[in-house]
Amino acid sequence: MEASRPISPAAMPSSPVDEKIEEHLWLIYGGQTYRVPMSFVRRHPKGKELILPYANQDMTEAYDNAGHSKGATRTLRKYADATRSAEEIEKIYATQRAMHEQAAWNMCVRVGSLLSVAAVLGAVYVRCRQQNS
Ligand code: HEM
Repeated sequence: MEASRPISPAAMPSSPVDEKIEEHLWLIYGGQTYRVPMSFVRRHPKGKELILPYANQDMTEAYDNAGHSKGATRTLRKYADATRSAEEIEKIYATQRAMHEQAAWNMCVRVGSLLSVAAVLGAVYVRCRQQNS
């Protein structure tokens, strides 16, 4: 099991792509799609943090490695929902990831620009003070 997997952009509350994220998560297991209610995710015996990073992604390996019982897999099967294909879910995740990365990049550019302006203003200020003294 990957202990420190970062939280998926798909599971972030501000995610614009799937506004119903508060109600359920889409997960992929063995090539099939599962629509797991958030009410279950919050009650997951080892914490919702183990599931959230896999929102809109393939959790097969992590799920199998966690040593789930047959009962757990029966619970999972209850949530099987083929109204969306695995490819569709993966596409949503790729879009969310790209948007998330773009937002992070935009923030870096903004901070970089602000720092540049601050550096120029600082240099002008120092120059003026030198000329006045
Ligand atoms: C990648 C996602 C998931 C991870 C990493 C994960 C991890 C774990 C871990 C580590 C345990 C404790 C196992 C033990 O020592 O007994 C556990 C228990 C359990 N999990 Fe998950 N889980 C995930 C997703 C799910 C999902 C989607 C369901 C059902 C919809 C589920 C249902 C359960 C249940 C019922 C238990 C209680 C113990 C058992 O019956 O196996 N889990 N999970």
